This record gives sequence, structure tokens and C-alpha cells, in this order.
Amino acid sequence: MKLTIIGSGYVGLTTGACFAEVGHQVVCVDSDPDRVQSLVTGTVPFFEPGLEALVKKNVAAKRLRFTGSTEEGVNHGEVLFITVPTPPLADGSVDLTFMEKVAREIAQYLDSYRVIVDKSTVPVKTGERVAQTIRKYAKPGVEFDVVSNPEFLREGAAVMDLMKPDRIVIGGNSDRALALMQKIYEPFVAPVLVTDINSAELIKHAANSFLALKISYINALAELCELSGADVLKVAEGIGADKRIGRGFLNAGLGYGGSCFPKDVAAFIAISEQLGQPFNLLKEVQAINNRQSVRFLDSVREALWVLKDKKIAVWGLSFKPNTDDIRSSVAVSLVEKLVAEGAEVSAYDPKAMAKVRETSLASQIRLADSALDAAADAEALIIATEWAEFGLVDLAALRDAMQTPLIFDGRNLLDPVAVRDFGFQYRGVGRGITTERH
Ligand SMILES: NC(=O)c1ccc[n+]([C@@H]2O[C@H](COP(=O)([O-])OP(=O)(O)OC[C@H]3O[C@@H](n4cnc5c(N)ncnc54)[C@H](O)[C@@H]3O)[C@@H](O)[C@H]2O)c1
Ligand SMILES: O=c1ccn([C@@H]2O[C@H](COP(=O)(O)OP(=O)(O)O[C@H]3O[C@H](CO)[C@@H](O)[C@H](O)[C@H]3O)[C@@H](O)[C@H]2O)c(=O)[nH]1
Repeated sequence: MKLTIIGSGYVGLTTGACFAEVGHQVVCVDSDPDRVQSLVTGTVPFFEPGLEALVKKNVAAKRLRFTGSTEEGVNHGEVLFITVPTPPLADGSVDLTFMEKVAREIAQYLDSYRVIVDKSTVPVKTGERVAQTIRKYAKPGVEFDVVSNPEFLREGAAVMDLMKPDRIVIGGNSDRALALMQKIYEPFVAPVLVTDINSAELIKHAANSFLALKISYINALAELCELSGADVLKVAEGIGADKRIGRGFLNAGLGYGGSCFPKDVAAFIAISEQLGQPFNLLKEVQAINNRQSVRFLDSVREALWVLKDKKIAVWGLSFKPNTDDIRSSVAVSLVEKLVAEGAEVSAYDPKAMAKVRETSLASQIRLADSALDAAADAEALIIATEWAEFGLVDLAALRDAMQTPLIFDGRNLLDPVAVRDFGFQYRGVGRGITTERH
């Protein structure tokens, strides 16, 4: 089928490449000329495992191309997927100006029937507003349908998540549109859930908020583990073995970050308030999440007393491993807090250094060439993102490189017993049982 994706970011580009991979003819539109130029020359402007190869393969097979022209995109696709940003406003509610603008742009070029699919994460009832906007600005009589098809991919595993999703959610009320959507997803082996448009929109915020809730639940337990001498990893294993609970998203640490959870939990709270039923449980989810990094910094201060002039190494700057994305990264905000207190920070990330260089933080810290280089002469090491390579580091070399062998493991990456055997003092999150040497 002929498909158009409007917005070629993490979601748009991965969706476009995966649709092309299963045989659809895809045009990806983006309003950023630099991004289009980069994609035309085969360069994906962010790191996502497997994506660049998939893009190149499908461009070469002439199933995927890029343009800056929405008109070209609207003319090409029988179905138009909107994947533009839906960032937060200061009060937590969603800024829908990108959505509204795209709706107007589509309307301007609409000449014959199209399905307009909202894949961006939007508040419930946005589909209705998109339809009203298109109706208002389109030529009289032109036919179209609006469908909601939320995206559940995770960065770092985006291609796999799109090719083999747990489920595909399609919300709409037109048989014609739903039939086209089913046809698009036919090559994907996944259960398809068809709903009304409002339910589909709500599912996305409900899913992300529930995952964030699981993380805050385990982080609240981590605090109790520290106070009681229990080990949160064992507790997570013990409760996660119950199929009704599940082990996923029970990793205690510095809390959730990234471009989705913080904004989507805030959005769901704002949506619930607008609907007249404040979702107070989610406010506690946010509060626990914020407390994690505060508690973590407190433990660093407790060990080093004053942070001013202390040499602190930080491993990991991306918001999670296998991505170079530093949007709302807890690691970055932790570094900012250390810098604000006068610490001398040396940081290293396997993929995010280029993105950090584009920020003002770059001039305030030392950007190291490797994990060991970051740790040179450090009085403490903080693990802020659990990149696999940090778990494979030569512990003897690390101990010898550091001024003081002290590790704060914000993601429970290392084995406390193993690092203690190498002479380190170690502090994880929620690992009360291991705070003493046995
Ligand atoms: N990143 C994720 O992991 C993820 C996963 C699921 C859902 N989402 C949701 O998907 C949406 C997009 O997120 P993202 O991370 O891909 O964003 P992104 O910032 O990576 O990409 C958005 C792209 O849209 C382009 N754009 C903006 N306005 C445009 C317009 N008028 N016409 C054409 N292009 C335009 C931008 O230039 C940018 O390239 C958001 O609603 C987000 O919440 C994101
Ligand atoms: O047990 C866990 C799992 C995750 N995290 C943190 O949670 C954040 C988000 O992680 P993850 O969900 O893996 O990454 P995202 O790419 O942000 O994906 C989430 O957000 C996307 C955007 O909406 C959704 O599509 C995905 O389904 C949803 O998992 C990161 O800071 C992680 O460090 C934890 O602290 N503990």
C-alpha cells in the first residue's frame, strides 16, 4: 500500500522503515530541512540499533523515500500517519500545536479520500479535534476518516518492537478506514485490538502511566529495603515471579526519565483533571520518582560531605542504554546538580557524547574518552545509565585509576560482592542487605 508518515523522528522513521520492510511504498515527510537532507543521504540523525541499515536497505529497494513537502506526502499516501511531537506545557498538559498545524496542512492538500492516523501520543478526544480541524480547512465535500493507532515502541529496541509488537491498537469508527488499517498491519504477526477512537487514545496514556507506576512501586520498596536491610533485587524477583505481577519494569534505580514517561504521566494527570476526576495516584508516582534522585544525591553527599571541588566520575548520560537520546535524562539532570554544587564531573557515555556536546553542559564537565578515562583520579564513581559495557569493565584497572574506590550504582548494574572483593565501597539502590561487608 502507499503510505505517508508525517514527522520523521524516532517513531516516524522507525514506522516508515518497518512499513517499507514489509512491502509498503512509504514516503516520510519532515518539516526540518536538515533532517530530510540527512535522511536523503542515508544518515539517521540519532542512534537506534538496526534502524540505519533498515532505512538504507529500503531506500535502495525504492520502497522508502524522504521529502520536506507535505503536499507530496498527502498526494502519495492512501493512509497518512501523523508522528509529530506532543511536548508538555509548563502545567503538564499537552502542547498540541504540532498536531493542529499538521491537520491544517493535510486539509490544505486533501483532494480525495484519505485515512489520517494519529500515531503521536495525544490526550483522549484529540482525534475528534483533528477531524474537526481537517473538516474546517479542507475543500467542501472531500472525504476522510481519522483513526487512532498509538505507538508502543521503546527506544533502543524500536525496530524489534515495531516488527514484533505485543499488540496493535486501532481506534476508529469507519469500516472503510479500519479495513485499510487491517490491511497495512496484515504482514505483522501480532494481535490487533480494534476499539473506538477515544479508547485507543486513552490506552496509550494508561499503559505508560501503569509502567511508570510499576517503576515507582519498586523504587518505594527500594527505600524500605534500604531501611530494613533487605535486597530489592530479591524482592523484585519474588514478586515478579507471580505472573499477575510480572518481573518487567521492576528495576529500582534513579527513576524513570526520557521523552515519554515524565511527559505522559504529567499529561494523564492533566487529562484526568480536565475530565473532573484527578488521578491522584499518579501524583504519588511522580513524587516517588523525583525522590529517587534526591535520595541518591543525599547518599553521595553523606559519603563525600561537601561536593564542591570533588572529582566525580559519571558513567552514562543517555536516559537509558542503547540510545543516544538525552531528552529528560535522569543522568543528565544528576550531572547538572553535581555541577551546581561545584563538583568536578568527568562523564562518559558510549553513544550520547555527541548529543551532550550540543548542550551547554558540555562546557561545564570533562567529556571523557572512555569509562576508565572518566574514572581517572575520581573520588567517587556514579553509574547513572546501565550500559552493558560498564558491567564488563576491568575492576582492578578501575580501582587503580580512581583516587578513592567508591561506587554509587544508580542502576544496580554491578554485583556488590564482586566489586567489594576488588576493594571498592559500593552503594546500590535498595540493596540494604549488601551495605555491610560480609
Ligand atoms: N520516542 C518514543 O520512544 C515514542 C514512542 C511512542 C510514542 N511516541 C510519541 O510519538 C510522537 C513523536 O515522538 P518522537 O520521539 O518520534 O519525536 P521526534 O521529536 O523524534 O520527531 C518528531 C519529528 O516531527 C517533525 N515535525 C514537526 N512538525 C512537523 C510538521 N508540521 N510536518 C512534518 N514534520 C514535522 C520534527 O521535525 C521531528 O523530526 C510523540 O507524541 C511521542 O510522545 C514516542
Ligand atoms: O524497570 C525499569 C524500567 C525502566 N526504567 C526507566 O524508565 C524509563 C523509560 O524506559 P523505557 O520504557 O524502556 O523507554 P522508552 O523508550 O521511554 O519507552 C516507553 O515510552 C514509550 C513512549 O511512549 C512507549 O512507547 C514504550 O512502550 C515505553 O516503554 C528509563 O529512564 C528507564 O531507565 C526504570 O527505571 N526501571
